[in-house]
Amino acid sequence: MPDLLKIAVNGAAGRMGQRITALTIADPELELSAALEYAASPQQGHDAGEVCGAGKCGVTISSELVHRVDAVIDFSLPEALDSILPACEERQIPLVIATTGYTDAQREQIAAAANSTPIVMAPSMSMAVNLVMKLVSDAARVLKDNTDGVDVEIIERHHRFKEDAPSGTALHFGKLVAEQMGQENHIHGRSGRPGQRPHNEIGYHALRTGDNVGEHTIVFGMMGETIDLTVRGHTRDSYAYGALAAAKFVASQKAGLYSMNDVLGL
Ligand SMILES: NC(=O)c1ccc[n+]([C@@H]2O[C@H](COP(=O)([O-])OP(=O)(O)OC[C@H]3O[C@@H](n4cnc5c(N)ncnc54)[C@H](O)[C@@H]3O)[C@@H](O)[C@H]2O)c1
Ligand SMILES: O=C(O)C1=N[C@H](C(=O)O)CCC1
Repeated sequence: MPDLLKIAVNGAAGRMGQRITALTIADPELELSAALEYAASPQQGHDAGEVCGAGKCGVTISSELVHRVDAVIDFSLPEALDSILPACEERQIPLVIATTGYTDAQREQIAAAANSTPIVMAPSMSMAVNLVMKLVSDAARVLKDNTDGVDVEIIERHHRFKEDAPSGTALHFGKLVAEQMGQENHIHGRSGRPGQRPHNEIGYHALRTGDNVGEHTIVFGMMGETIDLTVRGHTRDSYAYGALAAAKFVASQKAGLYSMNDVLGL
């Protein structure tokens, strides 16, 4: 009987953290070993299973990663990086970073930490989203020499509670397109009188409505026809299952920075 992988969830009382906690408890290969929240959280000391609706599990929400675990899954907020990253780096604990909205400096901190511990980092843990990322990259490569030019716009829709915009996923879609097509300017919304649209830009548009768990459309607009590639989530579990797969992957890797392409074999 192989040992269960010990998992810590950072942001355990959040929308995603609750799903990760519940699915970790339900996974026969995993053991929930720690459920972490910020020290002043009103959820401190509460049973993590009860918080996520899975029933009492005997793991109470705490603020410090005390015990050795096989992997940490982080769905928190950018301000949590200063606590969780050193905690994993110092003890070489494998880490899955799903949080978005980081600054460039924070992303550099994460890359540096990956020199001493394995980290999977992705703005979306969804298999479908990561597959569409490959399709978008392929489409951009084919279309890059279109004679009349191709106008790429990225539309993302998320729930009203989302604090960052545009989504990390949208930004990554834009990065993939620009790597193939060379756009240098990333324009977030438009207003006033910006004039005719130059080819050398990608536009981003962030809708925040209701309880939408995440939808992205990448528009390739040409003279005479348009390609829309859309991927939409139905529940947060599309991200949660990917995160659990990432934890099982990262627990056995050597130090380095990995993506969901490595986890999913894409
Ligand atoms: N990569 C993906 O697949 C994916 C999918 C969904 C959401 N996300 C990202 O995950 C993050 C969380 O999303 P959410 O909807 O669950 O948000 P949320 O606000 O519901 O949850 C965030 C949780 O982190 C906690 N937190 C804040 N500071 C903390 C700290 N210092 N230490 C520990 N916990 C702390 C909050 O108390 C909260 O419970 C966002 O950045 C979001 O963009 C990523
Ligand atoms: O619910 C969120 O917040 C999500 N955030 C990620 C992003 O910013 O790309 C993934 C989609 C859901």
